[in-house]
Order: sequence, then structure tokens, then C-alpha cells
Amino acid sequence: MIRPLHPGTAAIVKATIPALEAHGLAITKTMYASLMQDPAIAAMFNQTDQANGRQPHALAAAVLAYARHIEHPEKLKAALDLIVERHVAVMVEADQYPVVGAALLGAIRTVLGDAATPAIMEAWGDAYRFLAEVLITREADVYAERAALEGGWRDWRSLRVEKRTRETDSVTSFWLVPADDKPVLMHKPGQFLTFRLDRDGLNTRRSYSISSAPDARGYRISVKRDPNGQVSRWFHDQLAVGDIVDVTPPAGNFTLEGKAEVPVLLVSAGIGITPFMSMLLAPRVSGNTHPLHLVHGDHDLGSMPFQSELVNLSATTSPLLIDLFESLPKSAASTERTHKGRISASWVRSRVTPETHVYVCGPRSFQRDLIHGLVEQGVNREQIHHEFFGSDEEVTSGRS
Ligand SMILES: NC(=O)C1=CN([C@@H]2O[C@H](COP(=O)(O)OP(=O)(O)OC[C@H]3O[C@@H](n4cnc5c(N)ncnc54)[C@H](OP(=O)(O)O)[C@@H]3O)[C@@H](O)[C@H]2O)C=CC1
Repeated sequence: MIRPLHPGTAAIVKATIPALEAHGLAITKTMYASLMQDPAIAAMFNQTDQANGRQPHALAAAVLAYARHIEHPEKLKAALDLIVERHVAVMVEADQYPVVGAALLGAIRTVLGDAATPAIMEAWGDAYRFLAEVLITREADVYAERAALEGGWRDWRSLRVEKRTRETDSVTSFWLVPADDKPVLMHKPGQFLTFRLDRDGLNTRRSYSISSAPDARGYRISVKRDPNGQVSRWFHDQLAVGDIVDVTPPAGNFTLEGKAEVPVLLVSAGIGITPFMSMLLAPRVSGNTHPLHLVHGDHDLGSMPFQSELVNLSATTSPLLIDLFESLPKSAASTERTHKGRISASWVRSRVTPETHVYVCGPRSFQRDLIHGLVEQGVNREQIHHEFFGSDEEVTSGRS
């Protein structure tokens, strides 16, 4: 049950807004430094986003927004929806909230010093308790809903690597089937799986978009090898056919659902094509009728995965258009639908009608440039959907 805020909490929390504006980042950095001492908690966070400061920035902004809108929680709905989505993706549990709360309050006390009076500490304790109860309740509902669906599950489920497929020199697909041979939850195209990786020196959770059509037999994910990436190298070098991995049920809201018949423009760069492969393959299964247009950019045709699948799709799926861009072409030859250079916002803009929904996935700078360019050129922000693992604040805010 969610207990309301104590009378007086909101006024005191609002009075701390100037202190949060001045010291919010110091507070969240101190908080994360303390949390990361616990390996089980550290595993929940993307360590790259910790190291480059994105996560502390994002949390400082969230804490400030909470203080500003504490009397009008409806204004926080979109932010809370995103937090719930992120939390269920990495399987945050109710018993982790007190640990995080203690770290946040400890950091407020450390950074504000004597200014953190007992009344302020009590008010922030109450504000955190209230927010935690809201999130725990909503997350419990999502966990229960997913477990109740056909093929769904509540905790981690063991999947077996049935097959590995080499897509390009740097991309390999992994076909995963349930170790218990029972059906799995059919994903919505665009969703991802999160893996619990706690072996071979790894202690992390990592999400990968599902690149196959919805199928109760299992899932395909496709991983690009990053020479500096510990996890992608582990998938490529260690994960063999027959091995078992633990995953969450499919999660994420980067889906086409609810917008049938609406023209859809899928714009990807690099391995960002993976969720779109699932969307493109799905019509065969679900009778999806969106007019689809894929615009994909990569270094050259040789580094583009799934080309034979795309050729098959364009021959068998109607209506489907595919435009490919090569930023570092190896040959001067081009066709009506293969282009030289990077995908530009103005090229995409000229294909967007007032009805089109644009889905964007790829490197962070690509998403940021494209989304800003489209909005600058008059595309309604509501028509644009994007997906990025990790904190995506700067994709939408313009911070680089
Ligand atoms: N569901 C999700 O959230 C997923 C997210 N991803 C993310 O997608 C990213 C893909 O990275 P990767 O495959 O290594 O990409 P690459 O670095 O290989 O780049 C792929 C292509 O994107 C082009 N590009 C890069 N920046 C821009 C830009 N600002 N504007 C236009 N074109 C640009 C590159 O051009 P050039 O050669 O000129 O640099 C290249 O042609 C990863 O960071 C991954 O995390 C991937 C899969 C799923």
C-alpha cells in the first residue's frame, strides 16, 4: 500500500530546490560512489554511464524534477514510466530500494553538511519512501503481468544457445531457446532481453534488442563485437552452442503497437538495425499492415548485417522500401536505393509526411543529430521514437 507524504514534507523538500540546483550533481556522484561498493548493486548499472558521468547527471536532474513537482506528481508521469521500464529491464527488486535510499540520504548529509538539518533529512526520507512505494507497486504489477502471460516468467529464465550465425566480420547472431523446452513469451518487435552475466570475471546486466520475428520457440539477438567492450567480446569469444544464459522476459516500449496502418520510417545506423529486423520480420507472423520504409546506414555494404534477409523481405513483403547508405564506400557503384555518405536529417525529412512515425536506433550521436535535425525541420516530436541503451538524456536534450 502506498502511504501518502507526511504533511509538511512537500514544503520542506521544495525549500531545498536551491541547494539541489547548486549541489545536486555532487550529491548523486557521492551516492553512486557509495552504492558501487556493493557488487550486486553495481551490476545493475551501466559502468560506462557511471564513468562518463551520464548516470549521476540524469539522476541529479530527476531528483530536482521530483522536488519541483512533488505537489503535482502527474507532471512526473512520463519520467516515472521510463524509470519503471528501466528498472524492470534489469530486474530491480523491492529490497534494493532501502539500500539506495540510505545511500541518497547519506550523500545529502555528506554534501550539504550542517545545512542538512534534521527536518530536511526527515522530509527527504519521507519523500524517498513515498517515491519508492510508488515504484515498487508499479514494478510489482509489471512483473506479475509478464509472468501471467502465455510463456511468461517472473525471475530469470535459463535459455540455451541453439545456434550461432556469423552475419558479418563483426556481428554474430545467437539463437536462444528455453532450457526447459517450454514455450517462451512472444516478444513485441522492438523489445529487448536483459542478460545476467556473472561469470568469467563479468558482473553485469546487459540488454540486447531481439532481432527475430515473434516466436514462442525462442529469440535471436545479434551482437556487434566492440574491440574495447568486455561484454560483446565475451559473447563472441566465450558463448558457445549448448551454453546457458539467464535472461529477463522481453521488455521495452520501442514498438509499433497501436499504430496500425500508419506509415513507418525505420532509420538505423550500424548495429542499431537489430530491433528493426524484428519489426520487418514480424508482418509475416502477425499480418502487420504498416507501410514500411527502412533507411539504414553503415560504413559499407560489407559491414551491413542481414543483407540476404533484407533481399528476401523486399521480395516478399509489400509495401516495403529499403534505402541503404554507405559512409565509407568501397566501390563507386550505386543504385537508385544505395547511396553514398551518411544519412542526413534533410534526406529523411523529405520522406516524412504528417502521418509518418519515425523510429530511430543507432549510435548516440546519430540519434541526437537526426532527432534534432528532424525537429528543427518541422517534424513533430510526437512522431519520433528512439531507443538507446544506457541513459539517453543527451539524445533528447542535445548535450554531447
Ligand atoms: N535497442 C538499442 O538501444 C540498440 C542500440 N544500439 C546502439 O547502436 C550503436 C551502433 O553502433 P555501431 O554499429 O558501432 O555504429 P558505427 O560506429 O559502426 O556507425 C554506423 C554508421 O553510423 C554512421 N554515423 C555515426 N554517427 C552518425 C551521425 N551523427 N550521423 C549520421 N551517421 C552517423 C557511421 O558513419 P561514419 O562512418 O561516417 O562514422 C556509420 O555509417 C551502439 O552504440 C549501440 O549501443 C544497437 C542496437 C540496439
